[in-house]
Amino acid sequence: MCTVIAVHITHNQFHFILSSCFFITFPLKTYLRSMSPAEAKNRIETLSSEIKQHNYNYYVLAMPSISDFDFDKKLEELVQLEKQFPEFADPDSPTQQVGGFITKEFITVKHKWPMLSLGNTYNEQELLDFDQRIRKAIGDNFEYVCELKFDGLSMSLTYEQGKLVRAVTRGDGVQGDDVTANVRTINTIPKKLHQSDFPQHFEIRGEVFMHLKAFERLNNERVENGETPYANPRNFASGTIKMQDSAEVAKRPLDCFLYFLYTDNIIYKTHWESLQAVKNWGFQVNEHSRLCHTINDVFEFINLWDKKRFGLSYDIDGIVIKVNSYAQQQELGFTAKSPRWAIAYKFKAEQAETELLSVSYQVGRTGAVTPVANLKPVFLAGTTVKRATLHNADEIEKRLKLHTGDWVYVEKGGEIIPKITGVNLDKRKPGAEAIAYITSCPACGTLLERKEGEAAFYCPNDEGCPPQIVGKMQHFIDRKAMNIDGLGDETIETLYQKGFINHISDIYSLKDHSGELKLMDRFGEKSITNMLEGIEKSKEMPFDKVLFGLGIRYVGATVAKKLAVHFKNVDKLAAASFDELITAEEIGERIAISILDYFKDERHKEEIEKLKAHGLQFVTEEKEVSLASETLSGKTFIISGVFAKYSRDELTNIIEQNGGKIVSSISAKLNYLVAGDNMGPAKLEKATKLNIPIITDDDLLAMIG
Ligand SMILES: NC(=O)c1ccc[n+]([C@@H]2O[C@H](COP(=O)([O-])OP(=O)(O)OC[C@H]3O[C@@H](n4cnc5c(N)ncnc54)[C@H](O)[C@@H]3O)[C@@H](O)[C@H]2O)c1
Ligand SMILES: [Zn+2]
Repeated sequence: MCTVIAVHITHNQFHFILSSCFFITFPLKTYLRSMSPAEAKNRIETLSSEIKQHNYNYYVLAMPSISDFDFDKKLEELVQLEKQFPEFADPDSPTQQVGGFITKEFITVKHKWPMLSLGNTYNEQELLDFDQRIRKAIGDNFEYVCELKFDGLSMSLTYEQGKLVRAVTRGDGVQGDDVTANVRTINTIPKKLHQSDFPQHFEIRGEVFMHLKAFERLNNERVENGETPYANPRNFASGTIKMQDSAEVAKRPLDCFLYFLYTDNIIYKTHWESLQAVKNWGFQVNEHSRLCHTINDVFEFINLWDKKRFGLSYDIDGIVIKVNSYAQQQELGFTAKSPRWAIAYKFKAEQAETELLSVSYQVGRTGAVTPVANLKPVFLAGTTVKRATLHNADEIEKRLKLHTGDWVYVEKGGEIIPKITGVNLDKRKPGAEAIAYITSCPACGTLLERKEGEAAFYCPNDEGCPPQIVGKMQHFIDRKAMNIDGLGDETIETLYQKGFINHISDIYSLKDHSGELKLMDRFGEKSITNMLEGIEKSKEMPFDKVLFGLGIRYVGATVAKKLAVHFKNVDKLAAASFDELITAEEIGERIAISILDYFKDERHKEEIEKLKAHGLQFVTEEKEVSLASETLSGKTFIISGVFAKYSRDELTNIIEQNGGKIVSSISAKLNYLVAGDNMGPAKLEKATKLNIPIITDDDLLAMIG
């Protein structure tokens, strides 16, 4: 279990550390013994203020500057020091309080039962010590429940007469933020319970989180729209829950597993029993929890999930071990900060150490320039890693302070592309130079610009910079924009290289070159015909799709739709003042400025005139309900879960555009349940019982052809 595996690859002498449980307990104790009281007092003060700052970075800014492991090491050091020198322990110490905060933006609600943290450990010995402490207190006759430790944010839900009345964050443990409106958008949290054996008043607590696939899709959209991406799904989920606009929250699929039941009178004897009960009431309880009879069973569970966790559709950061019996829980009690009857065994993020070979830069369609670290290949969490994201200039110059030839630590978080968490300064080469972010575009040489308040640098040469030109055309033909059949990203790239297309409007002149196109390698006559047909057909796409396809910064698919409805045609939109723009629904200052900038550019206006001449739609059709087909006419659908390729809004659109109808609850009359990852168990059970066909998003697309 607690092994540190160093693998030596002889030809290049990498070594890297695989997996968990390497802690500092013993060296820490020796170090503490040798400390004078004055030194201890000093150290306690320094640690307390550092930890408070890290708590703020983590809980309020959602931007931690050190790893959880390093944070926990500091906290553990403080715990030990306060034990050894109780005369210096402050009642305000971060060891005595839950680390979170409440905010001013939401109504503050006091918790009926405090929302505590969990003691944690990264090693086997400390878990054995925990087991011994329990045995000493309550004897040998007890069980543990082992659960996955979901990496999200905890939430307390209050139900009265079976209705969800309040959802509150953990906050500082005593009081939290009332985020009910936002939590109501989470599909797997029941708003109303259907069965009758639940108490009239109860609280249920669990973890709100985001699935990895949804995280990647939404984060990619953020990058495309020029927004700062979130570092991991946990930050994305906690940033989302704290938003003021519930309509925006609804667009970001969150999910929730429940794991604690609180009632005024004890109705079940054990935690395990209550988990089974709340499942029947309609709550989503994680299927992987296990009842364990011995600490060895617990270790077996930990070992299993240390490996299997990479196959889950969401992040976990450890295993939570809870004493099962409520009576025994009561006997064991609490510390100021956490229950004595539970502990979290945390997995150390898999980390590897390798050499930085170079930093390269990618230019996206909006001109945003993203740096990427090229690494000496190293094996990490099942794959060979060669590259890591660096996000932006601040990451290179301020946070990591990267130098040429540095040895860096790489970690895999929620993203497929790993990130660099730190630099091994012991290995920095003498004379190594600090790496400076480039000042001009790697593709076209134009001087880069950074807008105030933004992290990314941009290449402003949008009409002359090859990756931007290609990226814009690829965006235009994308499924979510003009959805041009027979034309893909690679073809765009080739046609650009061969000089056929430079602007979106050139795509519509390709038909004049069909003879030349047919002579090109790789293009058969059939594929050229298909492509040209696809291009012609796209002229029927509605105005909002065209507008989205133009690729105006911050004008995503939803914003384009709102603009199309509000302004009705492109001329009105182009002539709109700042004040007129911000009166449109969901259009804020940032979007308004971006639209004004776009239409200020004469080249953009010329391009729009050319597209108009080709016959594209620049006016919103009054008859909003023109259907793409009648294929689904008379059929009813429910969409549930998380999908890799589409948001639920997009699937709703597809169904409605083809004559289908979305209904709100499952009944015997329902025709189809479109299910993604992690749909609510209650829905699944009901649909199965009623024999309702459960289909995937691909099945749905196949139905409409
Ligand atoms: N890197 C930093 O700067 C920094 C700063 C502050 C905190 N942190 C990290 O956050 C941790 C402290 O956060 P915390 O107080 O939320 O503790 P925690 O995350 O270690 O454990 C408690 C939390 O686990 C969650 N949880 C997930 N699955 C659960 C389950 N099945 N049963 C019960 N609870 C479950 C709950 O939200 C609960 O509040 C630290 O251990 C540290 O790793 C890091
Ligand atoms: Zn450029």
